[in-house]
Amino acid sequence: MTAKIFIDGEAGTTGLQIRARMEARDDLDFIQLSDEHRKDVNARRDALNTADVSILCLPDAAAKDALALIESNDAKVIDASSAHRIASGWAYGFPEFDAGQREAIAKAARVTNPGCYAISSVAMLHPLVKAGVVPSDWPITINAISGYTGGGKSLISEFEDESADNYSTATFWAYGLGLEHKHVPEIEQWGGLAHKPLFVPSVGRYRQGMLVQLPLQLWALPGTPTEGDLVQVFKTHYAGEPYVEVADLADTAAMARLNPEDLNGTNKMRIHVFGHEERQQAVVMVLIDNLGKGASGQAVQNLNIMLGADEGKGLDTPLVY
Ligand SMILES: NC(=O)C1=CN([C@@H]2O[C@H](COP(=O)(O)OP(=O)(O)OC[C@H]3O[C@@H](n4cnc5c(N)ncnc54)[C@H](OP(=O)(O)O)[C@@H]3O)[C@@H](O)[C@H]2O)C=CC1
Ligand SMILES: CC(=O)N[C@@H](CCC(=O)OP(=O)(O)O)C(=O)O
Repeated sequence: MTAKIFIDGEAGTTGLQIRARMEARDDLDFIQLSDEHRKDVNARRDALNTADVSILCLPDAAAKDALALIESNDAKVIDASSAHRIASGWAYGFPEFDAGQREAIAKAARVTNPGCYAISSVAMLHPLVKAGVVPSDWPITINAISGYTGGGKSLISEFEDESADNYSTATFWAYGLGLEHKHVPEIEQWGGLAHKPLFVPSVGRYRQGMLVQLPLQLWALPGTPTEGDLVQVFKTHYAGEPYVEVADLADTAAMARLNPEDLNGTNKMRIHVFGHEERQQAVVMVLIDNLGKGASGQAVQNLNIMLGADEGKGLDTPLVY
């Protein structure tokens, strides 16, 4: 039996990539609205109430409006927006988060796809806090850089469309400078933190791929863990996970550079622990494609889990973009 899928916001950055990842599948039927009707409330209501699974690739307000159009609480929804990341009644769509998360996603009618910076931050923080290596009330700082597709169509036009009012020739900027980025509550909750982390993202003049960094003064942490201890915590936590790779310490130590574009087109995440042994300092770094494990790849993985399909369907060949 084929499942009926409706991607609300299919013409956007995340929606297009979700569709591209599922193009060749014969176990799915797509409900598609013409360009003329893709924002028509009645057409969307029909589609949202006919689909077996709706994937919302919309701005937050429009995602909330879409939910209000859905009549049954049992209708399956994956929301890629940040509207429900810490809402009760929603399963957090990060299957590798912990034991039991995959099952929670499989059973849920409502799944919130994580934010790209947030999934990377949570992937570092949750195992360390759970293992007691980092106390939950530790003062946490996270710095990150993203490609400009992370900001959707409007940021893409800012970097690419010379005729756009907001066209910019900048090569890089830091933002979220009021320390109020919308991912902070999501990182705090799913990272298991007792206090809000300091989070400063940045964006560069390249399309996609991100690096998220968690600096840790190991000498100040209880028990003075080593870089190797951190790697071991991650290796144990993510053992057997095909989409989360924990780099060996020796391989990481041999690296002079880390390129945020290395995993582009994939649904993969890679965790590195860089450090200075003598000074007892480390920086944990996560590398993902913001449109892959940070958005569309993760949405397809969640869809597969919700449908009981092979989890890797549409994910094991890198997307050519
Ligand atoms: N880009 C990324 O890396 C990530 C994005 N996300 C989240 O995913 C969601 C989508 O982001 P992204 O794809 O980047 O955004 P885009 O701006 O690229 O796409 C959003 C799409 O939604 C459409 N849309 C807006 N309002 C409505 C409406 N009322 N009814 C129907 N369609 C509507 C837009 O139409 P139009 O084409 O006319 O503008 C556009 O096609 C956002 O909530 C974002 O925060 C999450 C993780 C990462
Ligand atoms: C470069 C850039 O602008 N990135 C986006 C984050 C994109 C993302 O993670 O999506 P959600 O907004 O759905 O969480 C931002 O900082 O708002």
